[in-house]
Amino acid sequence: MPENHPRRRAFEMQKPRRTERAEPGRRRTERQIAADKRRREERAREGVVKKAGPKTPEHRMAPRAPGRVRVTTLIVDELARALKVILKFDGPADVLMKLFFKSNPQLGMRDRGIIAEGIYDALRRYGTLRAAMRPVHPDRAPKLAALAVLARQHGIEAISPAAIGSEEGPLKNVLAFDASKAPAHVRAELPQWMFDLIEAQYPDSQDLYRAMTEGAPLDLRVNLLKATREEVLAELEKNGVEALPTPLSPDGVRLPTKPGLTRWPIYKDGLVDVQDEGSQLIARLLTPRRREMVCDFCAGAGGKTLALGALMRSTGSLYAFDVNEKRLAGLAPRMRRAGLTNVHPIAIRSEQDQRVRRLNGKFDRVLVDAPCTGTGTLRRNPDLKWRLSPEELERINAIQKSVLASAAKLVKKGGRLVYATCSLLKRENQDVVEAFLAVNPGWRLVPVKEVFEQQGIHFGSGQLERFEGYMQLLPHVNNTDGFFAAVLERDE
Ligand SMILES: C[S@@+](CC[C@H](N)C(=O)[O-])C[C@H]1O[C@@H](n2cnc3c(N)ncnc32)[C@H](O)[C@@H]1O
Repeated sequence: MPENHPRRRAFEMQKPRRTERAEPGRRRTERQIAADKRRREERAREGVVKKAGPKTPEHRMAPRAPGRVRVTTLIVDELARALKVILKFDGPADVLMKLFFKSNPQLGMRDRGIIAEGIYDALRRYGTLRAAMRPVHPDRAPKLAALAVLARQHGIEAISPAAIGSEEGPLKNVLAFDASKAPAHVRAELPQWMFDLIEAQYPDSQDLYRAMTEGAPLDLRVNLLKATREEVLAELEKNGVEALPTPLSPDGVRLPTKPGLTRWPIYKDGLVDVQDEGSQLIARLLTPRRREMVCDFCAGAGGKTLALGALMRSTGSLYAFDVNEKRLAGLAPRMRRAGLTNVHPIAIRSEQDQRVRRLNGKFDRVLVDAPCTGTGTLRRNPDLKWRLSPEELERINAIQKSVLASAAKLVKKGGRLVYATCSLLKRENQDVVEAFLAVNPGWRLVPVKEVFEQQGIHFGSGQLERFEGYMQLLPHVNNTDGFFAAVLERDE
């Protein structure tokens, strides 16, 4: 993002002027001084006794026991400041959150955790939040929204009365909102158009909506070039981190809490990478073998490339294409960390690029992890649902069809292609594959169940059968993101 990009300035513009020199070489802002003063006053008023905080990283972001959270004026004010920018939905929330916390170095770990959870909750349940908030002056709306979110999460009694101040009446009105009388798409916390598409597809939609408003676990993939799953589980246990093997992926580990993993040796030394179990299963569906020619057509920063490379035991050739040069640049350091030497990242101009066409008919396996709406990842990226539109779906859909057509030409006779998305929508999934098969009679659909069972991966009864040869993972069924995949084989 360029230095003068409006998003970069989103929080800086609201930064107060520097005034006083607190100690040599370290200036403090008016905001910091005021925040410290407020904190001291609140602590005194609320009788908070300063205790040593939890030391281990896994405890820092661990869910707090109900009734133990104290929501201070600082938390309310800072959450309001963040929501004022993020709820405009003119940029990805994760980027804006990063900028917000960067602009706020004085915030402690505990306050950051509460504010981050508040932002996620506001985004996940923005439908009912907006419906519950009566028209209010725009200057007051962010604070009222922040109070409502924090009260929904922790209870109104957890909030310092000083922080509520004159908003007590409006806050009680918001909390009294009866969501059961709201329209169905509001109750589902989705925009109407997306609700209509999902509703038409999933008979168990109510469970799906509920799961999409909850948090996601942290999944790791063990890099089999460097460690076994048992070794990683033992190392986590030794450090007091709760972890379990993922139910389906043979290389996965699931952590119910979110430790500061990137500082740990097992991460730094490339023994594990962060990857949803669903992504791990997509790499498994391609079943790349040693010494094969494999292509990851939409590699991005290489999450699935690394999984494929490890399955190939770093042999053969693994081409990683992407049109986004910057994203692809993230792959090189990850490859080094993972100890992979068989990956060739290539930035392409489009799916029609000359460098792609020169390789037609050369690959044993091709993965198309297509650009998509990301509707399967709403637990992690809840802002997406409010930022997407039917027009954007149309645009992405055209790219998906064109990328699949080009990528398929790379596959040699007898070779395989996996088309995957992290979308819940049939339009981006089954419809794209069926349109492809209709005009490419030399290709056939290989049932995913067959491919998984050959690798000893067994889904629960009916979980795959209901999608008739395809894979559609669902958060409420598999506790993964909502991934789709189809395995296609070229017969002639
Ligand atoms: C779902 S993301 C890929 C994520 C990645 N495979 C991973 O596991 O982290 C889709 C990627 O497709 C890329 N993309 C978009 N249009 C493309 C095209 N025409 N050809 C190749 N890649 C494209 C995007 O830049 C994006 O990185």
